[in-house]
Amino acid sequence: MTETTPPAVEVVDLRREFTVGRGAGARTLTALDGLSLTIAPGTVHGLLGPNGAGKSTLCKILSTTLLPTSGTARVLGFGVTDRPREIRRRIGLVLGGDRGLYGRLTSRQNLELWGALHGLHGRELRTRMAELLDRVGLTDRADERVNGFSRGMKQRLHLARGLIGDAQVLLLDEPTTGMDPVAADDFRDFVRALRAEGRTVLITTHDMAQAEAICDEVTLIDHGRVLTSGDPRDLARRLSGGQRVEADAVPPRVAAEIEALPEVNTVRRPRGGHLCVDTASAEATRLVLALLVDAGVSSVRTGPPGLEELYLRVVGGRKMRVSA
Ligand SMILES: Nc1ncnc2c1ncn2[C@@H]1O[C@H](COP(=O)(O)OP(=O)(O)OP(=O)(O)O)[C@@H](O)[C@H]1O
Repeated sequence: MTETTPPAVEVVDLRREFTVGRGAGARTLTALDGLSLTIAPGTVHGLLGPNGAGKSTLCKILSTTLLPTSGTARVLGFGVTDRPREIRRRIGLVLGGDRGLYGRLTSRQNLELWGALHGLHGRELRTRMAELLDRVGLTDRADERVNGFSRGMKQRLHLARGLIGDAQVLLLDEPTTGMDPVAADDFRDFVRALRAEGRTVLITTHDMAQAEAICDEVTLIDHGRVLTSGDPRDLARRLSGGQRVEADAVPPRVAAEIEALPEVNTVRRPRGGHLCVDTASAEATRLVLALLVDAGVSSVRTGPPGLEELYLRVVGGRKMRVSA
């Protein structure tokens, strides 16, 4: 980043309050409580946190659809309150679920509409749409109504929509909701390609494995405040007392015994006899290794713990989804 290049996103002491209830029962709910965050251009940044942490509220403020109560938020150097038009022209917003698509229109018509809003028309718009439909694998379904699409297909269309204006900054709010594992894998490649093109991506997700795979940096938030921020692998190494243990050809009985050990928090058995566990302490790692060695398992690797382990340690026992 040169001195003249502003951060892609710069948030300082951001607060957002909502008034809930009416009359005498009204109370103030603080969704963002003095949050600060800087995202360098051309990076993929993961925003992680439990339900109600404030992730969507931040995305809404950055996309200029919601005003902050106080504090500053800038996107590519433009303030959300004083230069919203400049921001809208340069960002793409991708929401999870059904929000923001017109079900009675086809994929092509939805993109046409959004393209027109970004000032695209004629051949330029047609070329851009064809490129994007191909990129998200919807060329064959381009003339079908979106109402009949599966959730994963709608998500792909959302991604195309977010990119129609050639956005420099993409705000992806739970973009893989409803995607099958293959589509989620494609999505990772998609995000990496966006970064290779020099775009900045802010992604909110509950999927720790995905965040670990694609993010250059992650920020964990809760109650509208930053808990910790940094490279996902470094953070996990720094903040967890445990390790990741991976092994092949583990008999199911041994895997079950490991799963039942104390301080073994996340266990994944993705295929065959492959096992991947994150421990919370050196003692737990020792017990896992002892069980594997006793069972004659010879292919064992240890490394820094994963993001799931870090998340559990920092956010605590609050509910989250952990992907398989
Ligand atoms: N329009 C609103 N009116 C009242 N309260 C709101 C509004 N929008 C958000 N909130 C509250 O602000 C807090 C943060 O919500 P937000 O949607 O930003 O969380 P989140 O981290 O995106 O959660 P999730 O993971 O469930 O999507 C919650 O307590 C929520 O109830």
